Amino acid sequence: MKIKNICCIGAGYVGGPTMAVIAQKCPEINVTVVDINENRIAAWNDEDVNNIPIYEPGLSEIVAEARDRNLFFSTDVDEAIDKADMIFISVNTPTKTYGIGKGMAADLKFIELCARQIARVAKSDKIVVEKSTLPVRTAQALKNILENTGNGVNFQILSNPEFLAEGTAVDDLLNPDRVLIGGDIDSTEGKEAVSSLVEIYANWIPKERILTTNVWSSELSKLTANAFLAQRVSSINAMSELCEKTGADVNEVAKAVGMDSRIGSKFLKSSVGFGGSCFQKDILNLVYISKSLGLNEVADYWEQVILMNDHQKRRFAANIVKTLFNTVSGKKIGVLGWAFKKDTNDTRESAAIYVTDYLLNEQAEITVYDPKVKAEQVYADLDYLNSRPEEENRKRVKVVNSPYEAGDKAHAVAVLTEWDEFVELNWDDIYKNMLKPAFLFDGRRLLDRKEKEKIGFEFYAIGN
Ligand SMILES: NC(=O)C1=CN([C@@H]2O[C@H](COP(=O)(O)OP(=O)(O)OC[C@H]3O[C@@H](n4cnc5c(N)ncnc54)[C@H](O)[C@@H]3O)[C@@H](O)[C@H]2O)C=CC1
Ligand SMILES: O=C(O)[C@H]1O[C@H](OP(=O)(O)OP(=O)(O)OC[C@H]2O[C@@H](n3ccc(=O)[nH]c3=O)[C@H](O)[C@@H]2O)[C@H](O)[C@@H](O)[C@@H]1O
Repeated sequence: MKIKNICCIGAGYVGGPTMAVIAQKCPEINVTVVDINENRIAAWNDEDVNNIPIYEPGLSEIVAEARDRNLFFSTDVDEAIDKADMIFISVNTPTKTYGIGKGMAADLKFIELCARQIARVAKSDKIVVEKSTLPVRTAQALKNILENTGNGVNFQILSNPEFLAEGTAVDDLLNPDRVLIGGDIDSTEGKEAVSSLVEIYANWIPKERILTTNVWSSELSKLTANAFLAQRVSSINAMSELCEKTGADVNEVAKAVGMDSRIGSKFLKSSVGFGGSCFQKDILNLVYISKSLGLNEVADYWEQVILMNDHQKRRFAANIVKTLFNTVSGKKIGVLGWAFKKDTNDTRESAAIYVTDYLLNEQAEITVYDPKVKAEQVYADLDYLNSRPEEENRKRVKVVNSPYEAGDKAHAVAVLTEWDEFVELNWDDIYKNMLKPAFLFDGRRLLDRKEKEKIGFEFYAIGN
């Protein structure tokens, strides 16, 4: 079946960029991205394409090309569902904050609402594609909801997890290592549905990189990929602590280990801890699923990846306190970087939030600079932790527009996101305006130790 109209429910970090690229590469398909968040849709439709709600290198150019040609953003979810032959579900699947599975399981209420809405609105056959990251066997639940509507509509359910990373979303979408499509490959209808999605991607991706599997393998592969990636970061971070105690340098160790082609060099960069909306949530979900199936050893194995990450954030913050003569009370500390990695304005689960919270508990005064994150976001992230009254966060955390202001009269500066511009700063000037001794903590292995020590900094870097 040739797809003419696509609807994507959820105009977030995945729905927006993914659909923009499909629209760009398939001008004959109409793509409508819908969301219940009116502000988000208004921003996607903003006349000035630089104001779209998600910052990703190269994205605004693609949106500018396709928007209002065959790419549309709307809040009219029913209409878009009704028109579509294929519906992507790309809504958020956060960790549950209540009830059974609280703090572990994925909250599937948004997914279920989408399924019920599709069931209610659909008058013609549809292919429903799981784009969100979901627990293995979610497709079964979707099928039950969709097939019990009794209005004679046929649904095929596919799993097509997304592997893009933020900051490189456009590149990842244009040139993915693989695209994964899971479907009911034992039935003719299932095979047809799979091949109609394969044909869309084949417009720009070589067919040998489009992998088809059964639905359960596809769902589980997504959780597995994130667990493996996060595990590599926790593994190298565990070694970073050992390096600090023994005179080894974690960068040298990572290079030596990564040159073994069986291990590979990517994703071995030690840091203040991984953040982002997915690693923690997806591993917790994996732990929950394993426990639910009675697989306690499997659950414990993966949980350790999270425990190590929590430890890394905490020990970085604790080291600041210890180094500043065991107290940061009333001391100004400049935080450079709030996003969970460079080239994104996303701050979800960013290590900076937790390090700052720790330092605030030690009564520090914090000044934050991030080139892409707005002040309201910084406060919202801290308020969300509920560690202190909201007014206190506003009183003790200042968000500034320049890295130099963050360092001005500070006792210490901590680099928490690896923004390129931090390498190029005039560190002599920052040093001059700081209190002495001037402490510099590099949570990203971004800065050159020798250079900084020559300027006069007391320098601390993860794993060195
Ligand atoms: N952020 C990332 O880099 C990646 C995320 N994922 C997965 O993709 C999914 C979406 O993630 P993000 O795009 O980051 O989330 P997001 O929170 O940025 O976007 C989700 C959007 O869905 C909307 N929404 C929720 N319920 C709705 C409903 N019933 N009707 C219409 N709109 C609704 C929300 O308003 C929100 O704008 C998650 O399952 C995530 O695990 C997968 C790969 C990468
Ligand atoms: O499911 C998802 O949401 C996505 O999660 C990650 O993408 P993302 O979180 O956007 O960014 P990553 O580049 O993976 O970085 C995650 C965190 O790990 C940290 N990291 C990464 C790599 C590394 O070597 N060291 C390290 O500390 C980053 O700084 C960041 O805080 C995966 O890389 C994507 O494949 C996946 O689609």
